[in-house]
Amino acid sequence: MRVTPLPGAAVALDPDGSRRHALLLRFELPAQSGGPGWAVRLERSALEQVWVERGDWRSPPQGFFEPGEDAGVLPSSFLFALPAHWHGAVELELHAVGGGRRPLRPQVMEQARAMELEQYGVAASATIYACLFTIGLLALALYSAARDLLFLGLFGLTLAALLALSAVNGHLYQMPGLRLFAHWGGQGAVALTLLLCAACLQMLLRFVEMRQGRVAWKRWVDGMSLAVATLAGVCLLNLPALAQPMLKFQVVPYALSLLLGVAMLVDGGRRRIAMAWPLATLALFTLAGVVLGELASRGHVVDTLVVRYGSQLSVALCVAILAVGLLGRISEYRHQRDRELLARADTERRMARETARSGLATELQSQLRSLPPAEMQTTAFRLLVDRLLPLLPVQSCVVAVQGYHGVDLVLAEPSRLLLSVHPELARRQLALRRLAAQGVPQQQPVTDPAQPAIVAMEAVVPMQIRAPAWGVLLLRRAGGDGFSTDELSLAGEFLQLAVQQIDQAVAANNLRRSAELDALTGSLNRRTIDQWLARCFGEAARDSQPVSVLFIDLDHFKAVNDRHGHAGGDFCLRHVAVALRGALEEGDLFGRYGGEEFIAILPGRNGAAARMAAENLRMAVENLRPVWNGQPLRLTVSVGVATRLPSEDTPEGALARADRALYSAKSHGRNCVQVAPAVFS
Ligand SMILES: Nc1nc2c(ncn2[C@@H]2O[C@H](COP(=O)(O)OP(=O)(O)OP(=O)(O)O)[C@@H](O)[C@H]2O)c(=O)[nH]1
Repeated sequence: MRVTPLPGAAVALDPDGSRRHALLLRFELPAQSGGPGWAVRLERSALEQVWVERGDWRSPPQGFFEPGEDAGVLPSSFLFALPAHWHGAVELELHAVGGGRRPLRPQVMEQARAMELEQYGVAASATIYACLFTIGLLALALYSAARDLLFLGLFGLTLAALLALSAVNGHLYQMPGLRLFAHWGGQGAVALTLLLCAACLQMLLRFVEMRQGRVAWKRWVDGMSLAVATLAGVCLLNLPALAQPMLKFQVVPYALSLLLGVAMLVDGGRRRIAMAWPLATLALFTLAGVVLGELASRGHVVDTLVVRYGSQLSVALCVAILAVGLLGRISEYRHQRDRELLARADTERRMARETARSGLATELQSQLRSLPPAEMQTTAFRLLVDRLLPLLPVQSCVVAVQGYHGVDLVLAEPSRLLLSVHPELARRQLALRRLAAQGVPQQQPVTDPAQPAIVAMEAVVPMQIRAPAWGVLLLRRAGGDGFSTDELSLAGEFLQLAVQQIDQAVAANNLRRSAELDALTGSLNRRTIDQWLARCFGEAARDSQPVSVLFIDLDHFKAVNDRHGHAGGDFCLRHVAVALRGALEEGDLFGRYGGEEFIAILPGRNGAAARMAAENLRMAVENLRPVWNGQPLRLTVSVGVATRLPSEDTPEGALARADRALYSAKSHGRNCVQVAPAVFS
């Protein structure tokens, strides 16, 4: 059957929307009624009201901005079902109020076909809206997860796209709450579309800026966005005088925005921004849709349904691809976060390392200072192991040192390994010595003859000490992974610190000792003896204990000097000092008081015991037969003894009495002992 729209049926309506139009439609229905139902279909455009009538019969009116309840969900056309009994030639008046850009192209078709077309429209609209809605939700979720304003921008873009497209399709006014947009009529839809253009431009700008910082297009894009947004604001003023030019020229800002967007994306694509090329292609499709829509409005025959939904679909796809492109941000965030986490872990590791290092340095300084040299190394290396192992987890750790400041030492952690370590070290001594001499940390696999695989990795960290002394730190870790360079340098650093502190402590100890000792005889010097005297007398007074002082003076020493020279005299002084020190008991103190005079302090011994000790000293010298220049020498000493009185807590009195006792011994013929009475008369 042929349906012929009569000439004049395609009419462009006045865009100001104030005029009412009446058109006469003539068409031929089948001669017999009772067949399929027929309907007049009119593509949905911004008409205030439209209806058809014939004689007494009049269809319910429909409107773009106030869709009636029978308009259905997401309608794509104005549909007027014709009465079933109509047949043959029909003349029908089409009445329309309001404006629109496109000419009206009423069609008469079977109701089933009209419904089919309607369903296509519903499906297309629903797909586009669902796509945008999903992307909007995704953008919100991404924003709440990443707190990146770009995702909030994407949400704003999807919202703008939803509003603009649903306004253009006339679905916006079906929704409660959004009906107020009807107040702006056709200009409202134009304003929303312009805002969508501005949002798109800004979003695309952020998208291409993502990798390359500020782009050359920024000034243009910002200018265009501002102009388009201003135009949208003007539309919202709803000035009747602007309605016609707005509707007529709206294509210009759309096309310019799209062209700018395409240019920006082509530039982005050349700079290898992901998704820029697909986006540019889709933007071109949308541009083509705008151009075809414009052609349709100028009366050219175009499949408006395909153009409308095609361009809307490409807008939705643009937003979707933009979202995919922006998802790249998430991986960038992850990388950035990973980098930050790594940097933080590195800083924390460095801080822990620095704290342990300075803790070790402080502990070494404070502990080694007060230790005798023999204990210094054990303490220092024990501290080193205690501080190092929390930072450097290992299966076992051994410190082996030979000849370092005259000390041989082996330390093991866990200490139960010590027994097995000793024979192993003896077996590997040569190899370890060679590794230590190379001065660089090395690691080597440890194998077990019973197993084919590597049992552990052993790091050998040498000590920087002077040959022939040598020392190594042996670290063993289960498995074949071994130690990182960082770990080896940490171990080397700690080891170096311990060695440095031991060297310093030993040097300080030597210095201290040399300040305390007499250079010629190696006995305590006068200054040190004075300090010990004060301390011993103070302690003895506090504990009510006896303490005796012995002055020992070489007899006729001037004659020795005269006969054998000063060097011979010094030789004798050294030998006498050794003999006297050897004749004293442990706990006694011995020093050179000056010239050829020595002193002994005997804590805990009173007059009788002190006399006996003095006799021992005298005999020790008497029995001494030093040989100088081939001549055996005979030396004797006189000794004066004095014991602390119960009332005394300082040594002055006892020293004076001992001195007088010595004088007495000299005057009694020398080579004898004199004990001071409590009070000399
Ligand atoms: N070689 C040497 N002689 C010293 C040293 N200090 C002191 N003398 C000497 O010791 C001698 C002490 O002589 P005197 O005080 O007269 O006493 P003496 O000859 O030992 O006689 P008596 O003490 O009365 O038995 C002096 O000749 C000093 O030069 C020293 O460090 N080395």
